[in-house]
Amino acid sequence: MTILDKIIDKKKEELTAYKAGYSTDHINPLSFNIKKSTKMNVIAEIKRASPSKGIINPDMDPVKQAKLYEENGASAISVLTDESFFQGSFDDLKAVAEAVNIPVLCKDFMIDKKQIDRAASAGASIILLIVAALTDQQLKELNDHAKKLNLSVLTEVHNEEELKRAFSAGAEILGVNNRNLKTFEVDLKVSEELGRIIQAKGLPFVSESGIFTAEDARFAAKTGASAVLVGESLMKSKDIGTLLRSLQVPLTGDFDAR
Ligand SMILES: O=P(O)(O)OC[C@@H](O)[C@@H](O)c1c[nH]c2ccccc12
Repeated sequence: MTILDKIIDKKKEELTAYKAGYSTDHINPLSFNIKKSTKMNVIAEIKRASPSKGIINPDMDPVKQAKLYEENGASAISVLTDESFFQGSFDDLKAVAEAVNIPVLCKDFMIDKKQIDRAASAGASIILLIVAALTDQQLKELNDHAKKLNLSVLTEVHNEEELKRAFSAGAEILGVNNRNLKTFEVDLKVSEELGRIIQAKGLPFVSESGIFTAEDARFAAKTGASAVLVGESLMKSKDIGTLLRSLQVPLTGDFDAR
């Protein structure tokens, strides 16, 4: 059993405790646009712990961290909401979404529409759908549901087969996870390989995981990524502002095609 299987099993269990509906009547998501930019968009993540790295930064204050991210040019903020494996929460998401004026991504393992409603009602503008964790039917259903709520969807893939499934489900913004969620191995070349195929379709993508330095961001820029999703290095940094600004490297090329 892989860690991803374990996380999904736990999600199923947690879902049985979800109450009736989360109200999505008055949600008004901020628009998430990584298309037109001359510099690398950084989606800065709030993550206390992870199965691959263990404890990363248990004492951080999510609101303080989020404001620092916003002040230093983050394009969006990703908040881990999974409790069992990442020590996150929907309270974190809500507090962050109330404190900043940039889009917030609910980073969780979505397998049911109810989770998307909960993310929306907590103030998320973007949700993540992990292709490796979903059937084709789930992927399509959850994608359509998020669109109905005006949420942006970041569709995460790690290999070519998953990418094809993402295209079939109507994905518009791809996230290429450089980390294999089954083995935890990280390799930025995954973005290079899949980036080629995604760009040929004229779609934008986010290079996710394993970005620590400006040099890594420049590598991501070369692969065609218009954004990087950065967690650990920002969570552990002693000078978050300087690191975050240094990751916003110039993007060259045909921006409209991204
Ligand atoms: O901490 P890193 O290596 O900078 O990675 C951030 C982000 O990509 C990672 O947290 C992530 C990407 N996809 C996920 C899916 C679930 C949980 C976490 C993730």
